Amino acid sequence: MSQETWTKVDEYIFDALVPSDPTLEAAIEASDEAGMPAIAVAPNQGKLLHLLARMIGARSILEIGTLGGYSTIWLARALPPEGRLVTLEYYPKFADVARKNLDAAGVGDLVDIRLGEALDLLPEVEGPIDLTFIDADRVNNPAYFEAALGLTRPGGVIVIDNVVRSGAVADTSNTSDEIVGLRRMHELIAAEPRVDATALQTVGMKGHDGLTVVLVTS
Ligand SMILES: C[S@@+](CC[C@H](N)C(=O)[O-])C[C@H]1O[C@@H](n2cnc3c(N)ncnc32)[C@H](O)[C@@H]1O
Ligand SMILES: [Mg+2]
Repeated sequence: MSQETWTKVDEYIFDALVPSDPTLEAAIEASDEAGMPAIAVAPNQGKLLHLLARMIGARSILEIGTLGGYSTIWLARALPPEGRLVTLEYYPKFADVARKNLDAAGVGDLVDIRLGEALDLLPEVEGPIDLTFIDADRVNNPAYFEAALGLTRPGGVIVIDNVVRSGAVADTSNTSDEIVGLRRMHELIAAEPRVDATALQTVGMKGHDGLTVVLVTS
C-alpha cells in the first residue's frame, strides 16, 4: 500500500460520504494563505469528531490545539445553539486566522479561543466538558490527558490525535520526547480505572497516524 492509494481512497470516501463544503475548504485555504502548516485533520477525520460529538449529545467541547480552526468548525457544528466550545492555541497569528474562519463559518458565537500555553490555560477551563479533543504538542499529552480527565464528565469522551506518527509509537528505539509522551499517555490511560479506551492507526491523505478514543466511565 502506498501514499498514492491512501490518498485515492480518502478521495473516494470524501466523494461518497463527506461532500465538499465551501466553508471548510475556505478555512483550509485561508490557513494555507497565512503560511500555516497543513496539519489540520482530514475531512473524514473532522467528520468523525463531529459525529462523536453528536452521538453523545455534546453541549460543551474543549479543544487543545486550534491551528486555523478547521477541526473547531467541525466540532462546533455539532453543538446546539446554547452549546460552547473552548479551544486553546499558543500562536496569536493562528488564533487570528481561526477567529476569522470560525466567524465566516457562522459558529464564531459558540467558540471561545483562548491564547497561550495550554498547560497554563487548562486550570482556568470550566467543566464539565462532554468532549475533549487533544491535538497539540504530543510531549505534553500525559498532562493534557490528566487535565482532560479532570474536566470531562462521566459518559464524556476524550479523543487524542496523532498517536501513531508513522509507526514510531511502536518503535522501541525511538525515544524522542514526542514518542515518549505518547507512550506515557497510553500508560496513564491504561492504569486509570475511570476510563476505557482504544486506539486506531489510520492511513489517508495525511499519511500513517492514529487516534486514541477514551470513554470516561466514572
Ligand atoms: C495539529 S495543530 C491543530 C490542528 C487542528 N486541531 C485541526 O485539526 O484543524 C496543533 C496546534 O496546537 C498548537 N500548540 C502546540 N503546542 C501548544 C501549546 N503548548 N499550547 C497551546 N497550543 C499549542 C499549535 O500552535 C497548532 O496550532
Ligand atoms: Mg492532528
